[in-house]
Amino acid sequence: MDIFKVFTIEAAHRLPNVPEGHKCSRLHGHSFRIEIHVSGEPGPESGWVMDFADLKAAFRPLYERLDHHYLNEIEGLENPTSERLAAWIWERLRPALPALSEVVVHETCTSGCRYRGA
Ligand SMILES: Nc1nc2c(c(=O)[nH]1)N=C([C@H](O)[C@H](O)COP(=O)(O)OP(=O)(O)OP(=O)(O)O)CN2
Ligand SMILES: [Zn+2]
Repeated sequence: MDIFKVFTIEAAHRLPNVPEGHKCSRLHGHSFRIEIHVSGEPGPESGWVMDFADLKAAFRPLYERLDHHYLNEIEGLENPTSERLAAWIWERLRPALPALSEVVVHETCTSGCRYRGA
């Protein structure tokens, strides 16, 4: 079974490696919608895979590093595409959350990245 929690991160970025004149080379911001998914079987007594509150607590340190920040200034996010952000979150969250199964980054309402690890 797969459970998930959704977080919204307000952040600015620009893409430094796009061709000259590309709109995303300019500084702009998004309300990034981040889904953190965890897989497992519900416990026979608890009835849940894990407490959503524990999932929220595990993501909290990364949320604090990302929310209301300029992503390009964060180590490892110098080129903060949706793809890089999803992998960045995965690599840092997996040690604290071994059952992590998927990170989804919605950059806009219509664009994003789904990452299930390398
Ligand atoms: N593969 C990727 N392509 C693009 C990324 C990315 O992270 N990965 N990022 C951008 C920009 O940051 C941009 O903010 C989002 O692009 P886009 O979906 O084109 O934004 P729009 O809101 O203008 O999209 P429309 O649905 O066409 O209005 C660009 N590409
Ligand atoms: Zn953007």
